Amino acid sequence: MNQAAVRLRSVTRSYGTGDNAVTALDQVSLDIPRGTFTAVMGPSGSGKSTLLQCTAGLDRPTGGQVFLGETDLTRLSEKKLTLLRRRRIGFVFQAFNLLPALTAEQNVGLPLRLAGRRPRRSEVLNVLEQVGLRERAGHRPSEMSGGQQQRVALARALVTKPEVLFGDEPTGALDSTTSREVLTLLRTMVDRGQTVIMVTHDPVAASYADRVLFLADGKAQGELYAPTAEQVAQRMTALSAIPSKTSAVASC
Ligand SMILES: Nc1ncnc2c1ncn2[C@@H]1O[C@H](COP(=O)(O)OP(=O)(O)OP(=O)(O)O)[C@@H](O)[C@H]1O
Repeated sequence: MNQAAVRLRSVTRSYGTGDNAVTALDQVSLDIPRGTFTAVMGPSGSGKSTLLQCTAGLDRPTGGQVFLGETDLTRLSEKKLTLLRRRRIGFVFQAFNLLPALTAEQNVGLPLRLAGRRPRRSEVLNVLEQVGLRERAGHRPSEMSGGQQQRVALARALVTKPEVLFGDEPTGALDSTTSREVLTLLRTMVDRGQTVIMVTHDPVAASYADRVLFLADGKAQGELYAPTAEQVAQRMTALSAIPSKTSAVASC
C-alpha cells in the first residue's frame, strides 16, 4: 500500500498565453506521507497558493498529475471533484469564513449537511471538544475571539474526517499568542494521525511542521526537516535574493 497521502507528478500550472503567459507552477513533483505536517513557503508570487489549490482539487493543473491516495484528481469530472473535496479534504483559510447567523455547533455541522447527512449532535460536540470549544457550541462567531473562530473553522474542517487538511495562511489573521494555540492544535491533530499541508509566510508557524517545502518562481527549491524558525528564516532570506523571472523581465 502506498503511504503517501498526496503525490504530485510534474505539476505545471500556467496562466495566459504568448507574451502574457505566467508559469505559476513549473514541473513540481513531491510526496506527502500520511500523518505528517508540511509547511509550504516561498516569496510572494512563488506559487504557494497555486500549489495548494491544485493539490486540493480547487484548481486544475495544465500539466502533470495530482494523486490523493490512489485517486488521480486530474482525471475527475467537476462533479466527482466536488464530491471528493467535500468528503476527503478539509480547508482552513486566513479568513475564518464562518456563517455569522449560525452557532459554532451549526457551523461545524454544515459540511455533514452538505454531504447529505443529518449531523449527530454527539459527533459535532466531539470535534468541538477536540478544539477546546465544547462549551461555546451555542455561541455565534460575533461572540467569539479570532482564535476561537479559527478553532471553530478547524473543527468544521475536521468533522468529515478528511484525509488531508489544507491551511492557506490559517494563522495570518491572528496575534502571536493565538497563532501558537492554533498551531499547537494542528500539531496535536498531526500527532494523532491527521495529514496537514499549510501555506504560511511565518517562519515560526513553519517550525511546527515536520517538513518545510520551499518554492521560488514556481519551482521546488529544497526542503527542511524538523525545522527551527531561525533555519526557515535564513532559507527565506536566501530565496528572496534569487531574482524571479518576472522581476528580471520587469527590471530589463
Ligand atoms: N488567476 C491567475 N491569473 C494569472 N496569473 C495568476 C493567477 N493566479 C496566480 N497567478 C500568478 O501566478 C504566480 C503564483 O501565484 P500564487 O498566488 O500561487 O503565489 P503565492 O506564492 O501564493 O503568492 P502570495 O504569497 O503573494 O500569496 C504569480 O505570478 C501570480 O501573479
